Amino acid sequence: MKVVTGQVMQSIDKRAIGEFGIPGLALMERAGTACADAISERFGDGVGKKAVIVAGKGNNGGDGFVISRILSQRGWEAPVLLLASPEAVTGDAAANLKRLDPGVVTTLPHGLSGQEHLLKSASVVVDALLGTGINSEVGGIYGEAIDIVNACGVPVVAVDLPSGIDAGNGQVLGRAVRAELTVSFALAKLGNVLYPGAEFGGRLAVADIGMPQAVVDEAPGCEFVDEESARGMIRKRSVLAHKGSNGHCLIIAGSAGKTGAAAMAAQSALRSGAGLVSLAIPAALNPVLESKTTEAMTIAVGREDKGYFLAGALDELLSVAKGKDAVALGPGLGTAHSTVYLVHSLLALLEAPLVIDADGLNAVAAAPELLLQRRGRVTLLTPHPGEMARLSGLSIPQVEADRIGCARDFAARFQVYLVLKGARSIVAAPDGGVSINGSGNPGMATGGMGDVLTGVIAALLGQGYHPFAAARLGTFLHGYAADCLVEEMGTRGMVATDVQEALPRALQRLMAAT
Ligand SMILES: NC(=O)C1=CN([C@@H]2O[C@H](COP(=O)(O)OP(=O)(O)OC[C@H]3O[C@@H](n4cnc5c(N)ncnc54)[C@H](O)[C@@H]3O)[C@@H](O)[C@H]2O)[C@H](O)CC1
Ligand SMILES: [K+]
Repeated sequence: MKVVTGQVMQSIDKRAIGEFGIPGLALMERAGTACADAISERFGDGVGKKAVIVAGKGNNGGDGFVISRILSQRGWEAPVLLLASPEAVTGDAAANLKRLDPGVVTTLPHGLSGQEHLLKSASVVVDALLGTGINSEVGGIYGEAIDIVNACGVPVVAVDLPSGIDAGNGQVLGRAVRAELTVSFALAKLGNVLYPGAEFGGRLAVADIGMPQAVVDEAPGCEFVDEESARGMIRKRSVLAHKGSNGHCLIIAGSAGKTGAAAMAAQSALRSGAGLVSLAIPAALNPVLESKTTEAMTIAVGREDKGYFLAGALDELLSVAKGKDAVALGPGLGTAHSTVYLVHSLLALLEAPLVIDADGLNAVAAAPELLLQRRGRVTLLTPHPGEMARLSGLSIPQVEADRIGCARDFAARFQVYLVLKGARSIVAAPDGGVSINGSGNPGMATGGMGDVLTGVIAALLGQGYHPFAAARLGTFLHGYAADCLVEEMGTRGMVATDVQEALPRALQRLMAAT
């Protein structure tokens, strides 16, 4: 599913009207009709049904007037509370206001206060205050109206976006309406899918309002990876597949106290379809990992008296990396100086597609310019916001305030693929392509989940997936496996090995879903 900013949506609107001659009124009619249909479907039609429409002076309010007219035709009582004087309403919205029976509209230029009883008596409140035209923090009578709507205790359906959400980034501009359902038009906006906006909006429906396909296709936007798009990325396996054709991954991981990270990355690669997995670990940890893993082959590297990798392990690691289809570097490596030095050397010399995570990223953060030495070879980083902050020199709040921009800039500057983890992980490609991941849940906020993701992505790279597909499908599958688990165990107490073991079933379910 494609997702755009509010500004891009407004330029789509302009092109549809200006170049394709579609009247704005027709678009507004379809938008309002789509909302009315969604309301009818959710709440049913008929006598005794009441929708209170809280409308602003812009076109979002205009959609609200259409909703009132259509629901009235279906037997609803559909009063409009207009938070502006009628003279302030212009254009298509004014034309639709005129089509309403004057008795339906209450003009409230001084605010919604005093209307609480009417809201409480409704089956549904329709939020048509602000949409993509929001341009500042919400205060004054609109702010007060949002508080009153949120306090009324009645289900809310938001028109296009919950009022108060920035269409471009999902941030709350002061305060925002909490809706059960949002009906967005033509394309979803970033504010509909990025948190916190996605949570404020509830369930999302995107209505076709007849925008010309060419205009929609040509508009710049991001991809939102949902079940359908993830399924489209899965490649068929040949019936002739054998372990050699499904990719041999090398995982370079582990230090004393962090053997679990190494084991999970290796096992998750196997659970994601890798043909073979070799796990290179500091020699002292070999007995532990020999018993922790079964299918993965451990390679004890370096001296047996150290529980971490030394810089001197370089040649041995390069020799085991020869011929591997993908390498993962980082889970549980630790931050010893000698290990950091080793990571820096490996960056320049490893040939295979390389996934870097965790302590591997912390080592890269000390000298990110070394990434440029990988010239032309595939590099894929999977930072969480803290690691992204260290890599980019920004603070965590700066990263969180512009997750897309941050991921996109770093990927382009250092010519890497990058997964910025968190609720709605962002996947960025070196050519500027950006995807937003649609799977995952708060149960994943626990140690080791990143090690699992590293294994999944390494396995997909090893199977020959394009790096952008490996990052997008791997991130989706990881979150999707956790989503499948939520149904049986909830979000508290789910651990990384649960997700690791759920991967094959999740892939199976994804392929079967229609
Ligand atoms: N995208 C489509 O295909 C269609 C969208 N439609 C609807 O139109 C709105 C966008 O309408 P627009 O008039 O541009 O903006 P808004 O209605 O969101 O509001 C703008 C209005 O509000 C003022 N304003 C902005 N910020 C604030 C604030 N913080 N506090 C108070 N007032 C504010 C601003 O000055 C404007 O006057 C889109 O979301 C859809 O719902 C069409 O129906 C056609 C199809
Ligand atoms: K709205």
